[in-house]
Amino acid sequence: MSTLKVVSSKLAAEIDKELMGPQIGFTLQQLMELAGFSVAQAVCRQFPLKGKTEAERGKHVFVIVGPGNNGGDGLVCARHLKLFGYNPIVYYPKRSERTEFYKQLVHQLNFFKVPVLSQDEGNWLDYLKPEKTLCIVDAIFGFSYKPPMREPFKGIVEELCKLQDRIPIVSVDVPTGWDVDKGPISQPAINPAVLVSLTVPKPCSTYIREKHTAHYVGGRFIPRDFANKYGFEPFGYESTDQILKL
Ligand SMILES: NC(=O)C1=CN([C@@H]2O[C@H](COP(=O)(O)OP(=O)(O)OC[C@H]3O[C@@H](n4cnc5c(N)ncnc54)[C@H](O)[C@@H]3O)[C@@H](O)[C@H]2O)[C@H](O)CC1
Ligand SMILES: [K+]
Repeated sequence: MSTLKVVSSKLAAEIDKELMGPQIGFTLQQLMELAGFSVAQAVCRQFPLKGKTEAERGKHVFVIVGPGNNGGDGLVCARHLKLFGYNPIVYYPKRSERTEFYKQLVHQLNFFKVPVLSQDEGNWLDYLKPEKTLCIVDAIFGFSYKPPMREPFKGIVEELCKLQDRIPIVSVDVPTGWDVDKGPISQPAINPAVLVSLTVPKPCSTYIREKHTAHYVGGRFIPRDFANKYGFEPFGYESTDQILKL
């Protein structure tokens, strides 16, 4: 296990609550925009298009979106990827009715002509072929996931596990299905090629295989004294970067 500074799922939820509480007053939309933007930047850093053939440049980034805020990060990420010249496709099997905001994120994707597939589009696996898929963005569950996993996500994750040796997975904040604090405690488990921890890594990130998984931190939205209050130092982001490779 590495000596990386991490915060538990409980503390991560407290950090979020305080950032969006009356004293600080961030809105969820603001934080999610920065979170999704960071994930898109990590995809660009890890899978640059520069110098690639037209066929490579046309490959899909397949973004799988869950029902909560981790999924919201995925919706935002897809929009930024399109702006960055990628070819994202979103699979959104269980749409959140929690807030109007999620519908707006989908409208924005329509505006950008990013396809958004629903659960009844049974052909989602057709988009997952090594010759046409650059990577998969796993924005299914983040720090509020509580096992055991329910359908349709259980079946989806099983399919992803079968594909992950051939198509790299980029996990947003927490590899879906991992216990946020204890890591990959059930099998089959996602073994991401890239993990983008948001704000600060969660304990499960210490279970990634360092040689296999590139680890980035993103979500650059807290000042030093706030980080110190929660027991960690701010990350040394360079210049205007929204991500830092750890
Ligand atoms: N400050 C930040 O770093 C920010 C992080 N963000 C992202 O938000 C997620 C946490 O979001 P939250 O809505 O609290 O939870 P999740 O998305 O992880 O999941 C909740 C969602 O999942 C359902 N669910 C839970 N367990 C199961 C299960 N076993 N089977 C099926 N479904 C399950 C639950 O019902 C909810 O619908 C964090 O990780 C970041 O990615 C924000 O963008 C804000 C800033
Ligand atoms: K995830």
